[in-house]
Amino acid sequence: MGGYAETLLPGSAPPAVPTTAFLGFLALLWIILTREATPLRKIPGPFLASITRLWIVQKQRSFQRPLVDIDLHKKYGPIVRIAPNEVLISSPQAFRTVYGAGSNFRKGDWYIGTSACGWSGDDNLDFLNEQNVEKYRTQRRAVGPAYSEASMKDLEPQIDEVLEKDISIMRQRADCYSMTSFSKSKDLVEKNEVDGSIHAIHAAWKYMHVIGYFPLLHRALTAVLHIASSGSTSIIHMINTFFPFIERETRGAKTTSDNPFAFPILNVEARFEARKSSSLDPKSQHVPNDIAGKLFQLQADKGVLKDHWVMNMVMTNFGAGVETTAIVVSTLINNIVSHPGCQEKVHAELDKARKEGRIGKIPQLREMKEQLPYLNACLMESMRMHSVVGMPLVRVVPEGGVELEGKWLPAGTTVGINPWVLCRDKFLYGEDADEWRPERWLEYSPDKLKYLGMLPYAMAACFSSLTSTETYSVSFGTGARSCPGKYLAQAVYTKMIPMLFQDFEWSYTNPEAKKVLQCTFSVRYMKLMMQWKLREQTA
Ligand code: HEM
Repeated sequence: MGGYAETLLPGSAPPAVPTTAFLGFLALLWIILTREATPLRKIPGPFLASITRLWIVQKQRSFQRPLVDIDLHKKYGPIVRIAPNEVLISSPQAFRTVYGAGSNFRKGDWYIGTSACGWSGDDNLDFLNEQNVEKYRTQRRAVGPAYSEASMKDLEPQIDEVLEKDISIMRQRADCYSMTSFSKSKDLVEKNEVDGSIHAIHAAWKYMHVIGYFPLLHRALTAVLHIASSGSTSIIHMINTFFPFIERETRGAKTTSDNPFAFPILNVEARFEARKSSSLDPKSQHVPNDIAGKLFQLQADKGVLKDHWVMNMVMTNFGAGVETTAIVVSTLINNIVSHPGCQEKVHAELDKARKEGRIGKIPQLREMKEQLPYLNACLMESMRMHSVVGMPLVRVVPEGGVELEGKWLPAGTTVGINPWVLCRDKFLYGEDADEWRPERWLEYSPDKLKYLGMLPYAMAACFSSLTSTETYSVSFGTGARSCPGKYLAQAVYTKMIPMLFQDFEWSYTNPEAKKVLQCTFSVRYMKLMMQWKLREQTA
Protein backbone atom coordinates (compact mmCIF):
# COMPACT_ATOMS: atom_id res chain seq x y z
CA MET A 1 0.00 0.00 0.00
CA GLY A 2 1.67 3.22 -1.06
CA GLY A 3 0.17 5.99 1.24
CA TYR A 4 0.22 9.69 0.39
CA ALA A 5 2.59 10.49 3.27
CA GLU A 6 5.08 7.93 1.98
CA THR A 7 5.44 9.79 -1.34
CA LEU A 8 6.40 13.11 0.29
CA LEU A 9 10.04 13.97 0.48
CA PRO A 10 11.26 14.58 4.02
CA GLY A 11 10.69 18.21 5.03
CA SER A 12 8.38 19.15 2.09
CA ALA A 13 4.97 20.75 2.89
CA PRO A 14 1.79 19.08 1.58
CA PRO A 15 0.93 20.73 -1.81
CA ALA A 16 -2.54 21.70 -0.51
CA VAL A 17 -0.97 24.38 1.70
CA PRO A 18 0.64 26.49 -1.05
CA THR A 19 -2.48 26.07 -3.22
CA THR A 20 -4.69 27.33 -0.39
CA ALA A 21 -2.30 30.16 0.34
CA PHE A 22 -2.17 31.11 -3.33
CA LEU A 23 -5.96 31.07 -3.65
CA GLY A 24 -6.21 33.11 -0.45
CA PHE A 25 -3.77 35.62 -1.89
CA LEU A 26 -5.77 35.86 -5.13
CA ALA A 27 -9.01 36.35 -3.19
CA LEU A 28 -7.40 39.10 -1.12
CA LEU A 29 -6.06 40.77 -4.24
CA TRP A 30 -9.52 40.56 -5.83
CA ILE A 31 -11.13 42.10 -2.76
CA ILE A 32 -8.58 44.91 -2.62
CA LEU A 33 -8.90 45.68 -6.32
CA THR A 34 -12.69 45.48 -6.64
CA ARG A 35 -13.78 46.74 -3.23
CA GLU A 36 -11.07 49.12 -2.08
CA ALA A 37 -9.14 50.50 -5.07
CA THR A 38 -12.02 52.72 -6.18
CA PRO A 39 -13.76 55.87 -4.91
CA LEU A 40 -16.85 53.66 -4.44
CA ARG A 41 -15.20 52.07 -1.36
CA LYS A 42 -16.78 54.81 0.78
CA ILE A 43 -20.29 53.88 -0.28
CA PRO A 44 -22.14 51.62 2.14
CA GLY A 45 -23.67 48.33 1.08
CA PRO A 46 -23.45 44.57 1.61
CA PHE A 47 -19.85 43.30 1.67
CA LEU A 48 -20.44 40.61 -0.96
CA ALA A 49 -22.03 43.15 -3.30
CA SER A 50 -18.85 45.20 -3.26
CA ILE A 51 -16.75 42.29 -4.53
CA THR A 52 -19.02 40.52 -7.02
CA ARG A 53 -22.03 41.34 -9.11
CA LEU A 54 -23.27 37.80 -8.45
CA TRP A 55 -24.74 39.21 -5.25
CA ILE A 56 -27.21 41.45 -7.11
CA VAL A 57 -27.82 38.75 -9.73
CA GLN A 58 -28.88 36.38 -7.01
CA LYS A 59 -31.26 39.06 -5.63
CA GLN A 60 -32.54 39.64 -9.15
CA ARG A 61 -33.34 35.94 -9.45
CA SER A 62 -35.59 36.16 -6.41
CA PHE A 63 -37.94 38.28 -8.61
CA GLN A 64 -38.42 40.61 -5.64
CA ARG A 65 -36.24 43.50 -6.77
CA PRO A 66 -38.59 46.34 -5.72
CA LEU A 67 -38.71 45.05 -2.14
CA VAL A 68 -34.97 44.29 -2.12
CA ASP A 69 -34.14 47.87 -3.13
CA ILE A 70 -36.58 49.42 -0.64
CA ASP A 71 -34.95 47.37 2.15
CA LEU A 72 -31.43 48.24 1.01
CA HIS A 73 -32.17 51.97 1.26
CA LYS A 74 -33.79 51.49 4.67
CA LYS A 75 -30.68 49.73 5.90
CA TYR A 76 -27.88 51.70 4.19
CA GLY A 77 -29.38 55.11 3.39
CA PRO A 78 -29.81 57.14 0.18
CA ILE A 79 -26.84 55.65 -1.66
CA VAL A 80 -25.98 51.94 -1.66
CA ARG A 81 -23.28 49.99 -3.46
CA ILE A 82 -24.94 46.93 -5.01
CA ALA A 83 -22.10 45.69 -7.23
CA PRO A 84 -18.40 46.51 -7.61
CA ASN A 85 -19.24 49.27 -10.11
CA GLU A 86 -22.94 49.94 -9.47
CA VAL A 87 -24.79 52.08 -6.94
CA LEU A 88 -28.43 52.64 -6.11
CA ILE A 89 -29.58 56.14 -5.30
CA SER A 90 -32.86 57.35 -3.92
CA SER A 91 -33.30 61.09 -3.43
CA PRO A 92 -35.35 63.37 -5.71
CA GLN A 93 -32.27 65.63 -6.13
CA ALA A 94 -30.17 62.74 -7.41
CA PHE A 95 -33.06 61.64 -9.61
CA ARG A 96 -33.04 65.02 -11.37
CA THR A 97 -29.29 64.94 -11.93
CA VAL A 98 -29.36 61.49 -13.50
CA TYR A 99 -32.61 61.57 -15.48
CA GLY A 100 -33.68 65.22 -15.69
CA ALA A 101 -33.79 67.36 -18.83
CA GLY A 102 -30.32 67.85 -20.29
CA SER A 103 -28.80 64.88 -18.43
CA ASN A 104 -25.97 63.22 -20.36
CA PHE A 105 -26.03 59.94 -18.43
CA ARG A 106 -26.29 57.23 -21.11
CA LYS A 107 -28.24 54.03 -20.60
CA GLY A 108 -26.33 51.32 -18.70
CA ASP A 109 -24.97 48.12 -20.24
CA TRP A 110 -27.72 46.10 -18.56
CA TYR A 111 -29.96 47.11 -21.50
CA ILE A 112 -27.68 45.17 -23.88
CA GLY A 113 -29.40 42.06 -22.53
CA THR A 114 -32.66 43.25 -24.12
CA SER A 115 -31.10 43.67 -27.55
CA ALA A 116 -30.11 41.64 -30.60
CA CYS A 117 -26.59 43.14 -30.13
CA GLY A 118 -26.40 44.67 -33.59
CA TRP A 119 -26.87 41.32 -35.34
CA SER A 120 -30.06 42.54 -36.91
CA GLY A 121 -28.25 45.37 -38.68
CA ASP A 122 -26.66 48.70 -37.84
CA ASP A 123 -29.74 50.76 -38.50
CA ASN A 124 -32.17 48.53 -36.66
CA LEU A 125 -34.80 50.34 -34.59
CA ASP A 126 -34.80 49.11 -31.00
CA PHE A 127 -35.40 52.05 -28.67
CA LEU A 128 -35.09 50.39 -25.29
CA ASN A 129 -31.40 49.58 -25.66
CA GLU A 130 -30.21 52.09 -28.26
CA GLN A 131 -26.84 53.56 -27.18
CA ASN A 132 -26.21 55.75 -30.23
CA VAL A 133 -27.70 59.09 -29.19
CA GLU A 134 -27.80 60.64 -32.69
CA LYS A 135 -29.45 57.61 -34.25
CA TYR A 136 -31.94 57.46 -31.35
CA ARG A 137 -32.89 61.12 -31.80
CA THR A 138 -33.46 60.70 -35.55
CA GLN A 139 -35.60 57.60 -35.09
CA ARG A 140 -37.58 59.00 -32.17
CA ARG A 141 -38.31 62.23 -34.08
CA ALA A 142 -39.41 60.19 -37.10
CA VAL A 143 -42.02 58.11 -35.26
CA GLY A 144 -42.96 60.68 -32.58
CA PRO A 145 -45.99 62.26 -34.32
CA ALA A 146 -47.74 58.87 -34.57
CA TYR A 147 -47.56 58.53 -30.77
CA SER A 148 -48.39 62.12 -29.73
CA GLU A 149 -51.27 63.09 -27.49
CA ALA A 150 -53.02 64.70 -30.48
CA SER A 151 -52.65 61.50 -32.47
CA MET A 152 -54.53 59.59 -29.78
CA LYS A 153 -57.55 61.86 -30.28
CA ASP A 154 -57.69 60.52 -33.87
CA LEU A 155 -57.52 56.95 -32.64
CA GLU A 156 -60.32 57.39 -30.11
CA PRO A 157 -63.01 55.79 -32.31
CA GLN A 158 -60.89 52.66 -32.70
CA ILE A 159 -60.46 52.31 -28.95
CA ASP A 160 -64.20 52.96 -28.38
CA GLU A 161 -65.18 50.28 -30.86
CA VAL A 162 -63.16 47.50 -29.26
CA LEU A 163 -63.95 48.52 -25.68
CA GLU A 164 -67.66 48.71 -26.35
CA LYS A 165 -67.63 45.24 -27.86
CA ASP A 166 -65.49 43.68 -25.13
CA ILE A 167 -67.43 45.24 -22.30
CA SER A 168 -70.69 44.07 -23.78
CA ILE A 169 -69.26 40.54 -23.94
CA MET A 170 -68.21 40.87 -20.29
CA ARG A 171 -71.75 41.88 -19.50
CA GLN A 172 -72.87 38.57 -20.96
CA ARG A 173 -70.33 36.32 -19.37
CA ALA A 174 -64.48 40.15 -20.42
CA ASP A 175 -57.59 44.17 -27.34
CA CYS A 176 -56.97 47.58 -27.87
CA TYR A 177 -53.39 47.43 -29.25
CA SER A 178 -54.44 45.46 -32.34
CA MET A 179 -57.22 47.99 -32.99
CA THR A 180 -55.08 51.10 -32.54
CA SER A 181 -52.27 49.53 -34.59
CA PHE A 182 -54.29 48.09 -37.48
CA SER A 183 -57.97 49.12 -37.10
CA LYS A 184 -58.82 45.48 -36.44
CA SER A 185 -59.11 43.51 -33.27
CA LYS A 186 -57.81 40.06 -32.50
CA ASP A 187 -61.23 39.45 -30.92
CA LEU A 188 -59.59 37.64 -28.02
CA VAL A 189 -62.37 38.54 -25.59
CA GLU A 190 -65.05 37.45 -28.02
CA LYS A 191 -63.28 34.15 -28.69
CA ASN A 192 -62.47 33.78 -24.99
CA GLU A 193 -58.90 33.05 -26.05
CA VAL A 194 -55.41 33.74 -24.76
CA ASP A 195 -53.02 34.30 -27.67
CA GLY A 196 -49.82 33.80 -25.70
CA SER A 197 -48.40 37.33 -26.16
CA ILE A 198 -48.18 38.08 -22.46
CA HIS A 199 -46.73 34.66 -21.77
CA ALA A 200 -44.05 35.11 -24.42
CA ILE A 201 -43.15 38.65 -23.27
CA HIS A 202 -42.99 37.41 -19.71
CA ALA A 203 -40.71 34.50 -20.63
CA ALA A 204 -38.37 36.74 -22.65
CA TRP A 205 -38.05 39.16 -19.70
CA LYS A 206 -37.21 36.30 -17.35
CA TYR A 207 -34.10 35.80 -19.42
CA MET A 208 -33.34 39.44 -20.18
CA HIS A 209 -33.55 40.81 -16.66
CA VAL A 210 -30.74 38.48 -15.55
CA ILE A 211 -28.57 38.30 -18.67
CA GLY A 212 -28.39 42.12 -18.59
CA TYR A 213 -25.78 41.71 -15.85
CA PHE A 214 -23.64 39.69 -18.26
CA PRO A 215 -23.73 41.70 -21.48
CA LEU A 216 -20.66 39.94 -22.89
CA LEU A 217 -22.26 36.55 -22.42
CA HIS A 218 -25.43 37.80 -24.10
CA ARG A 219 -23.35 39.13 -27.01
CA ALA A 220 -21.53 35.80 -27.32
CA LEU A 221 -24.77 33.79 -27.25
CA THR A 222 -26.35 36.07 -29.81
CA ALA A 223 -23.30 35.83 -32.07
CA VAL A 224 -23.25 32.03 -31.91
CA LEU A 225 -26.92 31.84 -32.72
CA HIS A 226 -26.60 34.37 -35.45
CA ILE A 227 -23.96 32.25 -37.13
CA ALA A 228 -25.84 29.00 -36.47
CA SER A 229 -29.07 30.29 -37.96
CA SER A 230 -27.42 32.25 -40.79
CA GLY A 231 -28.74 35.59 -39.75
CA SER A 232 -32.37 34.76 -39.13
CA THR A 233 -32.25 34.42 -35.36
CA SER A 234 -34.53 36.18 -32.95
CA ILE A 235 -34.11 36.72 -29.26
CA ILE A 236 -36.96 34.34 -28.45
CA HIS A 237 -35.40 31.63 -30.60
CA MET A 238 -32.09 32.17 -28.87
CA ILE A 239 -33.66 31.97 -25.45
CA ASN A 240 -35.44 28.75 -26.25
CA THR A 241 -32.29 27.15 -27.56
CA PHE A 242 -30.06 27.99 -24.64
CA PHE A 243 -32.46 28.08 -21.77
CA PRO A 244 -34.78 25.08 -21.87
CA PHE A 245 -36.45 26.13 -18.62
CA ILE A 246 -37.74 29.21 -20.42
CA GLU A 247 -38.76 27.09 -23.39
CA ARG A 248 -41.03 25.23 -20.98
CA GLU A 249 -42.51 28.58 -19.91
CA THR A 250 -43.24 29.60 -23.49
CA ARG A 251 -44.72 26.27 -24.52
CA GLY A 252 -48.18 27.46 -23.46
CA ALA A 253 -47.87 30.25 -25.98
CA LYS A 254 -46.82 27.85 -28.71
CA THR A 255 -49.90 25.68 -28.46
CA THR A 256 -52.20 28.58 -29.27
CA SER A 257 -49.97 30.10 -31.90
CA ASP A 258 -46.46 29.49 -33.12
CA ASN A 259 -45.60 33.12 -32.75
CA PRO A 260 -47.78 35.46 -30.70
CA PHE A 261 -46.35 38.36 -32.70
CA ALA A 262 -47.56 36.89 -35.98
CA PHE A 263 -50.49 39.32 -35.88
CA PRO A 264 -48.46 42.57 -36.13
CA ILE A 265 -45.89 41.01 -38.48
CA LEU A 266 -48.47 39.70 -40.96
CA ASN A 267 -50.48 42.90 -40.84
CA VAL A 268 -47.51 45.17 -41.52
CA GLU A 269 -46.41 42.86 -44.34
CA ALA A 270 -49.91 43.03 -45.82
CA ARG A 271 -49.70 46.84 -45.76
CA PHE A 272 -46.28 46.71 -47.49
CA GLU A 273 -47.79 44.47 -50.19
CA ALA A 274 -50.80 46.74 -50.63
CA ARG A 275 -48.50 49.71 -51.06
CA LYS A 276 -46.36 47.85 -53.62
CA SER A 277 -49.27 46.66 -55.71
CA SER A 278 -50.93 50.05 -55.78
CA SER A 279 -50.13 52.41 -58.62
CA LEU A 280 -51.04 55.39 -56.48
CA ASP A 281 -48.52 57.77 -55.00
CA PRO A 282 -48.40 56.76 -51.31
CA LYS A 283 -48.86 60.41 -50.33
CA SER A 284 -52.27 60.51 -51.92
CA GLN A 285 -53.41 57.05 -50.91
CA HIS A 286 -56.13 56.66 -48.37
CA VAL A 287 -54.28 55.62 -45.24
CA PRO A 288 -56.18 53.78 -42.50
CA ASN A 289 -56.63 55.76 -39.30
CA ASP A 290 -54.39 53.69 -37.04
CA ILE A 291 -50.78 53.75 -35.88
CA ALA A 292 -49.51 51.67 -38.78
CA GLY A 293 -51.32 54.08 -41.10
CA LYS A 294 -49.81 57.09 -39.35
CA LEU A 295 -46.33 55.61 -39.62
CA PHE A 296 -46.83 54.92 -43.35
CA GLN A 297 -48.00 58.49 -43.79
CA LEU A 298 -44.97 59.87 -41.93
CA GLN A 299 -42.76 57.66 -44.08
CA ALA A 300 -44.30 59.04 -47.27
CA ASP A 301 -44.24 62.67 -46.05
CA LYS A 302 -40.79 62.87 -44.54
CA GLY A 303 -38.88 60.01 -46.15
CA VAL A 304 -36.88 59.26 -42.97
CA LEU A 305 -38.69 56.19 -41.72
CA LYS A 306 -37.47 52.90 -43.14
CA ASP A 307 -39.74 49.89 -43.65
CA HIS A 308 -38.12 47.83 -40.91
CA TRP A 309 -38.42 50.75 -38.46
CA VAL A 310 -42.18 50.78 -39.11
CA MET A 311 -42.27 47.02 -38.54
CA ASN A 312 -40.29 47.22 -35.29
CA MET A 313 -42.29 50.14 -33.97
CA VAL A 314 -45.60 48.40 -34.57
CA MET A 315 -44.27 45.25 -32.91
CA THR A 316 -43.20 47.44 -29.98
CA ASN A 317 -46.84 48.48 -29.49
CA PHE A 318 -47.54 44.86 -28.64
CA GLY A 319 -44.23 43.93 -26.97
CA ALA A 320 -44.07 47.01 -24.75
CA GLY A 321 -47.74 47.92 -24.44
CA VAL A 322 -49.75 44.79 -23.77
CA GLU A 323 -48.44 43.48 -20.47
CA THR A 324 -47.62 46.94 -19.06
CA THR A 325 -51.19 48.12 -19.63
CA ALA A 326 -52.55 44.89 -18.17
CA ILE A 327 -50.43 45.52 -15.07
CA VAL A 328 -51.76 49.07 -14.65
CA VAL A 329 -55.38 47.92 -14.91
CA SER A 330 -55.07 44.74 -12.82
CA THR A 331 -53.16 46.40 -9.96
CA LEU A 332 -55.69 49.23 -9.87
CA ILE A 333 -58.55 46.74 -9.56
CA ASN A 334 -56.61 44.88 -6.89
CA ASN A 335 -55.96 48.09 -4.92
CA ILE A 336 -59.55 49.24 -5.14
CA VAL A 337 -60.91 45.86 -4.07
CA SER A 338 -58.42 45.38 -1.24
CA HIS A 339 -59.15 48.75 0.40
CA PRO A 340 -62.57 48.63 2.05
CA GLY A 341 -64.96 51.35 0.95
CA CYS A 342 -62.91 52.31 -2.08
CA GLN A 343 -64.98 50.49 -4.71
CA GLU A 344 -68.21 51.95 -3.27
CA LYS A 345 -66.79 55.48 -3.64
CA VAL A 346 -65.71 54.76 -7.21
CA HIS A 347 -69.19 53.45 -8.08
CA ALA A 348 -70.91 56.43 -6.44
CA GLU A 349 -68.72 58.89 -8.34
CA LEU A 350 -69.39 57.13 -11.64
CA ASP A 351 -73.15 56.96 -11.04
CA LYS A 352 -73.28 60.68 -10.20
CA ALA A 353 -71.27 61.69 -13.25
CA ARG A 354 -73.47 59.51 -15.49
CA LYS A 355 -76.68 60.86 -13.96
CA GLU A 356 -75.53 64.44 -14.43
CA GLY A 357 -74.58 63.69 -18.02
CA ARG A 358 -70.92 64.54 -17.45
CA ILE A 359 -69.66 61.26 -18.88
CA GLY A 360 -71.00 59.14 -21.69
CA LYS A 361 -71.39 55.37 -21.82
CA ILE A 362 -67.93 55.27 -23.37
CA PRO A 363 -65.86 57.95 -21.64
CA GLN A 364 -64.06 60.35 -23.94
CA LEU A 365 -60.31 60.87 -23.56
CA ARG A 366 -59.63 63.17 -20.60
CA GLU A 367 -63.07 62.55 -19.08
CA MET A 368 -61.62 60.30 -16.42
CA LYS A 369 -59.20 63.00 -15.34
CA GLU A 370 -61.71 65.83 -15.57
CA GLN A 371 -64.95 64.23 -14.39
CA LEU A 372 -63.90 61.33 -12.17
CA PRO A 373 -61.36 62.85 -9.78
CA TYR A 374 -61.61 60.09 -7.17
CA LEU A 375 -61.15 57.24 -9.66
CA ASN A 376 -58.30 59.20 -11.25
CA ALA A 377 -56.74 59.68 -7.81
CA CYS A 378 -57.00 55.91 -7.23
CA LEU A 379 -55.20 55.33 -10.54
CA MET A 380 -52.41 57.76 -9.67
CA GLU A 381 -52.04 56.24 -6.22
CA SER A 382 -52.02 52.73 -7.67
CA MET A 383 -49.34 53.65 -10.22
CA ARG A 384 -47.36 55.36 -7.46
CA MET A 385 -47.47 52.37 -5.13
CA HIS A 386 -47.06 49.77 -7.85
CA SER A 387 -44.87 51.25 -10.53
CA VAL A 388 -44.92 48.98 -13.60
CA VAL A 389 -41.10 49.01 -13.75
CA GLY A 390 -39.58 47.65 -10.55
CA MET A 391 -35.87 47.75 -11.31
CA PRO A 392 -33.55 50.73 -11.30
CA LEU A 393 -33.46 52.44 -14.71
CA VAL A 394 -29.69 52.17 -14.95
CA ARG A 395 -27.55 54.94 -16.40
CA VAL A 396 -23.79 55.55 -16.64
CA VAL A 397 -21.95 58.47 -15.01
CA PRO A 398 -20.53 60.61 -17.86
CA GLU A 399 -17.00 61.96 -18.35
CA GLY A 400 -15.83 64.03 -15.41
CA GLY A 401 -17.71 62.03 -12.76
CA VAL A 402 -20.44 63.35 -10.50
CA GLU A 403 -21.23 63.88 -6.84
CA LEU A 404 -24.47 62.23 -5.75
CA GLU A 405 -25.81 61.96 -2.22
CA GLY A 406 -22.55 63.52 -1.00
CA LYS A 407 -20.37 60.80 -2.56
CA TRP A 408 -18.04 61.09 -5.52
CA LEU A 409 -18.78 58.69 -8.38
CA PRO A 410 -16.19 58.39 -11.15
CA ALA A 411 -17.13 58.33 -14.85
CA GLY A 412 -18.31 54.89 -15.91
CA THR A 413 -20.09 54.07 -12.62
CA THR A 414 -23.52 52.56 -13.15
CA VAL A 415 -26.22 54.40 -11.17
CA GLY A 416 -29.92 53.85 -10.94
CA ILE A 417 -32.99 54.73 -8.98
CA ASN A 418 -35.75 52.22 -8.53
CA PRO A 419 -39.17 53.77 -9.29
CA TRP A 420 -40.58 51.82 -6.33
CA VAL A 421 -38.19 53.73 -4.07
CA LEU A 422 -38.75 57.21 -5.54
CA CYS A 423 -42.51 56.71 -5.49
CA ARG A 424 -42.37 56.15 -1.72
CA ASP A 425 -40.13 59.13 -1.03
CA LYS A 426 -41.32 60.95 2.09
CA PHE A 427 -40.02 64.33 0.95
CA LEU A 428 -42.21 64.06 -2.17
CA TYR A 429 -45.27 62.30 -0.75
CA GLY A 430 -45.20 62.94 3.00
CA GLU A 431 -44.81 60.75 6.08
CA ASP A 432 -47.59 58.43 4.94
CA ALA A 433 -45.85 57.73 1.61
CA ASP A 434 -45.93 53.97 2.28
CA GLU A 435 -49.70 53.96 2.65
CA TRP A 436 -52.48 53.71 0.11
CA ARG A 437 -54.26 57.07 0.34
CA PRO A 438 -55.72 58.21 -2.99
CA GLU A 439 -57.10 61.34 -1.32
CA ARG A 440 -53.57 62.82 -1.30
CA TRP A 441 -53.98 63.53 -5.03
CA LEU A 442 -57.12 65.55 -4.35
CA GLU A 443 -55.43 67.55 -1.59
CA TYR A 444 -52.28 68.58 -3.48
CA SER A 445 -52.21 72.12 -4.84
CA PRO A 446 -51.70 72.70 -8.60
CA ASP A 447 -48.17 73.81 -7.76
CA LYS A 448 -47.44 70.56 -5.98
CA LEU A 449 -48.96 68.50 -8.80
CA LYS A 450 -46.91 70.37 -11.35
CA TYR A 451 -43.82 69.89 -9.20
CA LEU A 452 -44.47 66.17 -9.17
CA GLY A 453 -45.18 66.17 -12.91
CA MET A 454 -48.75 65.00 -12.31
CA LEU A 455 -50.88 68.02 -13.16
CA PRO A 456 -54.04 66.70 -14.82
CA TYR A 457 -54.81 67.97 -18.32
CA ALA A 458 -57.66 70.26 -17.32
CA MET A 459 -55.63 71.93 -14.62
CA ALA A 460 -52.52 72.14 -16.74
CA ALA A 461 -54.40 74.42 -19.14
CA CYS A 462 -55.40 76.77 -16.29
CA PHE A 463 -52.01 76.81 -14.67
CA SER A 464 -49.75 76.94 -17.68
CA SER A 465 -48.18 80.07 -16.19
CA LEU A 466 -46.56 77.99 -13.43
CA THR A 467 -42.87 78.09 -14.08
CA SER A 468 -41.68 75.11 -12.05
CA THR A 469 -40.09 72.48 -14.26
CA GLU A 470 -39.50 69.89 -11.54
CA THR A 471 -40.98 66.52 -12.36
CA TYR A 472 -40.76 63.30 -10.44
CA SER A 473 -43.32 61.39 -12.42
CA VAL A 474 -41.48 58.16 -13.10
CA SER A 475 -44.20 55.70 -14.15
CA PHE A 476 -43.26 56.19 -17.80
CA GLY A 477 -39.62 57.04 -17.23
CA THR A 478 -38.49 60.61 -17.66
CA GLY A 479 -36.21 62.86 -19.70
CA ALA A 480 -34.95 62.04 -23.18
CA ARG A 481 -35.46 58.28 -22.71
CA SER A 482 -39.01 58.38 -21.41
CA CYS A 483 -41.64 56.02 -22.81
CA PRO A 484 -42.69 56.85 -26.39
CA GLY A 485 -45.90 54.85 -25.89
CA LYS A 486 -47.11 56.88 -22.91
CA TYR A 487 -50.05 58.63 -24.64
CA LEU A 488 -51.08 55.46 -26.42
CA ALA A 489 -51.15 53.47 -23.18
CA GLN A 490 -52.94 56.29 -21.33
CA ALA A 491 -55.54 56.55 -24.09
CA VAL A 492 -56.30 52.85 -23.73
CA TYR A 493 -56.46 52.55 -19.96
CA THR A 494 -58.13 55.88 -19.10
CA LYS A 495 -61.02 54.86 -21.32
CA MET A 496 -61.08 51.26 -20.20
CA ILE A 497 -60.95 51.80 -16.42
CA PRO A 498 -64.21 53.78 -15.98
CA MET A 499 -65.98 51.22 -18.17
CA LEU A 500 -64.70 48.36 -16.03
CA PHE A 501 -66.21 49.92 -12.91
CA GLN A 502 -69.32 51.46 -14.43
CA ASP A 503 -71.02 48.15 -15.09
CA PHE A 504 -69.21 45.72 -12.82
CA GLU A 505 -68.45 44.98 -9.22
CA TRP A 506 -65.10 43.31 -8.64
CA SER A 507 -63.97 40.80 -6.03
CA TYR A 508 -61.27 38.18 -5.46
CA THR A 509 -62.00 34.72 -6.81
CA ASN A 510 -60.28 33.37 -3.73
CA PRO A 511 -59.97 36.06 -1.05
CA GLU A 512 -57.57 33.86 0.97
CA ALA A 513 -55.05 33.40 -1.86
CA LYS A 514 -51.65 34.94 -1.17
CA LYS A 515 -50.65 37.71 -3.55
CA VAL A 516 -47.13 37.16 -4.85
CA LEU A 517 -45.17 39.89 -6.62
CA GLN A 518 -42.84 38.97 -9.45
CA CYS A 519 -40.38 41.45 -10.95
CA THR A 520 -38.62 40.79 -14.25
CA PHE A 521 -38.13 44.54 -14.96
CA SER A 522 -41.90 45.00 -14.94
CA VAL A 523 -43.69 43.90 -11.78
CA ARG A 524 -46.84 41.84 -11.77
CA TYR A 525 -48.89 39.83 -9.32
CA MET A 526 -48.73 36.14 -10.04
CA LYS A 527 -52.01 34.29 -10.30
CA LEU A 528 -54.08 37.24 -9.17
CA MET A 529 -57.58 35.97 -9.93
CA MET A 530 -60.41 38.50 -9.92
CA GLN A 531 -64.05 38.05 -10.79
CA TRP A 532 -66.78 40.48 -11.72
CA LYS A 533 -70.55 40.58 -11.53
CA LEU A 534 -73.03 42.96 -13.07
CA ARG A 535 -73.84 45.84 -10.75
CA GLU A 536 -77.46 45.92 -9.63
CA GLN A 537 -77.79 49.63 -10.42
CA THR A 538 -77.07 49.13 -14.09
CA ALA A 539 -78.48 45.64 -14.61
C1 HEM B 1 -48.89 51.37 -19.15
C2 HEM B 1 -48.08 51.13 -20.15
C3 HEM B 1 -46.62 51.48 -20.16
C4 HEM B 1 -45.77 51.77 -19.12
C5 HEM B 1 -46.08 51.86 -17.64
C6 HEM B 1 -44.46 52.02 -19.70
C7 HEM B 1 -43.34 52.37 -18.96
C8 HEM B 1 -42.11 52.66 -19.50
C9 HEM B 1 -40.95 53.08 -18.76
C10 HEM B 1 -40.89 53.30 -17.26
C11 HEM B 1 -39.94 53.26 -19.64
C12 HEM B 1 -38.52 53.75 -19.33
C13 HEM B 1 -37.60 52.56 -19.29
C14 HEM B 1 -36.15 52.94 -19.12
O1 HEM B 1 -35.77 54.06 -18.81
O2 HEM B 1 -35.39 52.01 -19.28
C15 HEM B 1 -40.45 52.91 -20.94
C16 HEM B 1 -39.69 52.91 -22.09
C17 HEM B 1 -40.18 52.53 -23.31
N1 HEM B 1 -41.50 52.23 -23.64
FE1 HEM B 1 -43.04 52.15 -22.39
N2 HEM B 1 -44.56 51.86 -21.05
C18 HEM B 1 -45.86 51.55 -21.38
C19 HEM B 1 -46.37 51.36 -22.64
C20 HEM B 1 -45.67 51.42 -23.81
C21 HEM B 1 -46.22 51.32 -25.14
C22 HEM B 1 -47.69 51.19 -25.51
C23 HEM B 1 -45.19 51.39 -26.01
C24 HEM B 1 -45.33 51.34 -27.50
C25 HEM B 1 -44.74 52.15 -28.30
C26 HEM B 1 -43.96 51.55 -25.22
C27 HEM B 1 -42.68 51.62 -25.72
C28 HEM B 1 -41.56 51.92 -24.97
C29 HEM B 1 -40.21 52.00 -25.54
C30 HEM B 1 -39.82 51.74 -26.99
C31 HEM B 1 -39.35 52.40 -24.50
C32 HEM B 1 -37.85 52.65 -24.56
C33 HEM B 1 -37.58 54.13 -24.70
C34 HEM B 1 -36.10 54.46 -24.61
O3 HEM B 1 -35.31 53.67 -24.16
O4 HEM B 1 -35.72 55.54 -25.00
N3 HEM B 1 -44.29 51.57 -23.88
N4 HEM B 1 -41.78 52.57 -20.84
